[in-house]
Amino acid sequence: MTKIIGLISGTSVDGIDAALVDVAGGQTNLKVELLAATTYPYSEKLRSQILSVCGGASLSIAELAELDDAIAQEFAQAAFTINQKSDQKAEIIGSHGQTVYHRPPSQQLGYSLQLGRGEVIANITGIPTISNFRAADIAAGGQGAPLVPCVDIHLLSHPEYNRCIQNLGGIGNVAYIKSQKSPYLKNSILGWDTGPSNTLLDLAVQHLSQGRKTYDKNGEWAASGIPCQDLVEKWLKQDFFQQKPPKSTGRELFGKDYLFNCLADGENYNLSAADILATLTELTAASINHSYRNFLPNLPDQILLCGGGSHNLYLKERIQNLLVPIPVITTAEVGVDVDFKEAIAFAVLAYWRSLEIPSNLPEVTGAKAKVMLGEIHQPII
Ligand SMILES: Nc1ncnc2c1ncn2[C@@H]1O[C@H](COP(=O)(O)OP(=O)(O)OP(=O)(O)O)[C@@H](O)[C@H]1O
Ligand SMILES: CC(=O)N[C@H]1[C@@H]2OC[C@@H](O2)[C@@H](O)[C@@H]1O[C@H](C)C(=O)O
Repeated sequence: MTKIIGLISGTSVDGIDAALVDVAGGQTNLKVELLAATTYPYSEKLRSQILSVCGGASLSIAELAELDDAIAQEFAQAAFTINQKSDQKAEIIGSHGQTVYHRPPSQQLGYSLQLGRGEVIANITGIPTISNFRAADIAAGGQGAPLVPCVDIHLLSHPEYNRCIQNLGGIGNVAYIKSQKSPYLKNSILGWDTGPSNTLLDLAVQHLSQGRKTYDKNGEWAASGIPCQDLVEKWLKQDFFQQKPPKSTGRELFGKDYLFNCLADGENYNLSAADILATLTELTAASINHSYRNFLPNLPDQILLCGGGSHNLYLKERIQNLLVPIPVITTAEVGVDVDFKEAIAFAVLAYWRSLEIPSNLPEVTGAKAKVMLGEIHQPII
């Protein structure tokens, strides 16, 4: 058993998810036990700095260095605090860091920047830290994302059912996992980013409530509106949704500018605030439905939701409605925490890196080769 801390702050930029896990086995008999998990919210100041950088604000190199240090210190504090929850000290930290920029590959290689240097986390905590997980896949020509499907296959494959694991984070992504009974075929696992999930909803709620609300709790506001199907159809024609996998995206595409275009479209249809939220929620559900129907070899037998959006009951209902009769449940219902699956995954990725096991999935990211993910930083004792 190796005790590992997994850390990530995702595209919602709501705070650092930390998971303390025991990991054992190799790639065939992986065992993961969650010992403790907590979210450490960012201070309002740091969060708004990160969001403005994600939104394209310019920074001097000196300001970038300060932001990187501030994020690394928060990550180290999160690791230090969760480490207190166990008698034995964690042996490794796997830290995703905070994505502030993601450019998928096109004619050139991709580029993805996660702040929160692993070197700093290692030195503050005294624990070897593995970070910068996306760089090697990108250098091999891959998207560098999503990376979690390679862990999903170990945590969530089923003896009989083909499953889709649908993350509803700031951005949505899917992992399609064939049942354990299927022979090892090329299409055993697929995965890609499906589009926006909570980024647009959160931005819209903040805008429409004039800053009084940060998100639509349980989707109640959206549920009181009526989705405008004409707009959903129009938006789905956009390149990202039509593009075949491998594909990845981020706040660079589905951020404030995108939202303001949606709001302008909504005005042309005289949509109320509730109707706009219902329409944006429908875009998330419809983009998932469109992705499954167009890019999967077959529809799955089960859909398992995870990420913060899995708490949004209206979104869940809309996904179910579009994909009926496939049962839509959550990963929690099969024993994997919806809010900490990504943090758990970065602990597992760090474990594999420590064993020098390549862990990217070229069939998901489009990389030319299997590569080891992450850079190891030893603390100076
Ligand atoms: N009860 C709830 N009702 C509706 N939405 C919720 C609820 N709880 C959380 N959320 C949504 O989930 C978001 C956070 O999701 P999550 O933590 O999965 O994002 P993330 O990890 O930052 O994203 P990503 O997977 O893209 O990196 C919140 O910003 C909010 O929009
Ligand atoms: C560049 C980046 O941080 N991408 C995130 C983001 O959030 C969800 C989706 O877009 C996914 O591709 C990825 O995160 C998860 C952890 C992944 O790599 O699987």
